[in-house]
Amino acid sequence: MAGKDATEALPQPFDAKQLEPAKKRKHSQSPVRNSSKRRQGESGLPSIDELPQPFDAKKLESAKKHQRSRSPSDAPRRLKRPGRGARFSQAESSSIRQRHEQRERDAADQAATQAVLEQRGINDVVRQHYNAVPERGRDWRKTDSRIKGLRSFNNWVKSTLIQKFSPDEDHTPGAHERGRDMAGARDHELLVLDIGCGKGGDLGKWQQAPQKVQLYVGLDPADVSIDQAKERYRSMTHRGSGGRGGRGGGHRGGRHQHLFDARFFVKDCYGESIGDIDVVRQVGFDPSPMGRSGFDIVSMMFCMHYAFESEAKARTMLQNVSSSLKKGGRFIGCIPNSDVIGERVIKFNEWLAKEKERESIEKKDPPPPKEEREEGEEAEEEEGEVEKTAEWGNDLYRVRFPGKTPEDGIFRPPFGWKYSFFLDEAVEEVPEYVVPWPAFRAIAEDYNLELQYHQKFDEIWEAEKDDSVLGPLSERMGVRERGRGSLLVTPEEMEVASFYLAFCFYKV
Ligand SMILES: C[S@@+](CC[C@H](N)C(=O)[O-])C[C@H]1O[C@@H](n2cnc3c(N)ncnc32)[C@H](O)[C@@H]1O
Repeated sequence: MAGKDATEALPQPFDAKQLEPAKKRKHSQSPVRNSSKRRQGESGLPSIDELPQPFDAKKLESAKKHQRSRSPSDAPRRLKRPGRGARFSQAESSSIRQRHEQRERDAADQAATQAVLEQRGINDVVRQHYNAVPERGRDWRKTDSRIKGLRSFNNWVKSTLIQKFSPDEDHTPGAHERGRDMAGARDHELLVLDIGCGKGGDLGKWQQAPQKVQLYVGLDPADVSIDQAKERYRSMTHRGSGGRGGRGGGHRGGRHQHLFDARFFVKDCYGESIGDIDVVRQVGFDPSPMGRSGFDIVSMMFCMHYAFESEAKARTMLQNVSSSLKKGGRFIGCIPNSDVIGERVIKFNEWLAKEKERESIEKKDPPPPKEEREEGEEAEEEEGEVEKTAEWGNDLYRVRFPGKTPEDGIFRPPFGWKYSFFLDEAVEEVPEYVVPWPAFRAIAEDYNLELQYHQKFDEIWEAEKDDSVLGPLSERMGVRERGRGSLLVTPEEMEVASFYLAFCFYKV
């Protein structure tokens, strides 16, 4: 059920026929690849039997055998110990046996689950984490959250990306309201693919995009999040306009009353092709650089860093992005800034080198006997025995590397640099991966994605805060007080925000 397209019955269905001209063009250009993967179905995570490579069916089979070997028929033998059975009535014995069997079945189930989880690894850790993050509602996020300033700021940055880069180059502001542009042609409506859409937190932002959205497709491996996204979309359809009532015009292009069609699917977009999702294929999924059909926008907000676990995943992710985009389409997103991480790592390694130097001097010149030492000295010596690794943060966030980090802050090879990231209220110690920016940019070029925009979050604020549209938007979104008042983001929150950068690539 989690992956089932439950929005099918909703109004204004996306009509693939509307894309007919694009599809016709596409026919001459190898429209569908990966047809062998279609078997898996588009509606959700693969079933256990369908799992791809990393899953080891043998391990599950042995777990199942383990379960079978402890079948109910084996259990009674153990209860026939002389003397003991005699103390229980037949009913009691049967109840004990049933409890015993149940415990064994539970243990076997647990073993089987564990075997599957080990095989599926990081995907599941991330998926389970996001599934477990509670949806506390908009009021809580706006008033009670300890990081409400950060939430507002991050949302404003995402809106800024959408406002700046989602419209076509030849889009005429306000054309969607008139239905035609200056030349009298019907205004093109956007097709948006949101990879790692989570709980659908950006649906409202897309509703306020300067150019009208026709279709929004949201993909995420976290089934609970996808259900919540569907629910959020459903509640937008009930509100009618899809806006939040109080949202005034004033964004580039004015206010929309029409709500786009939306589809949601449970999908791992880094481990497998998304070309088996019908609607993705209908819009256009073409790995060739000549592909003219496809989405106008692929958005990946705060989620791409999970793909940098391995080169294979990063390339699958980029292949999915590039194949989904039409020529001239935009790929927008937010990721942790590898420059920030690199600088912190350099500082840490410098500190560590000094510590080691100090320790080696102390070894040559041994410290005074224990009884002559101060309390702190002893504790320091004990701590020194544990291998120290790079770690930093403040009251709200913490980044921790489990192992060695490069002394020069340059992550080579550019994949698999795992760290854990803790953010108050939002993410608890989730494993993430460094996205070394120069490497990412270079690999993106292999997929015909050309860099257009790359800016740190704090710089985005400086550059856009006085913009005639984005400035007032920041006030409505609670980033700053009304009337160009003071910033409502605390310095600690700004430090967390400065961990990120935003980007836009064009498919060429
Ligand atoms: C920090 S959340 C961001 C959610 C949303 N984009 C937003 O900005 O609110 C990261 C999201 O990445 C998703 N994610 C992790 N691995 C993924 C994968 N292999 N494919 C697609 N999405 C993934 C997670 O499930 C999670 O919803």
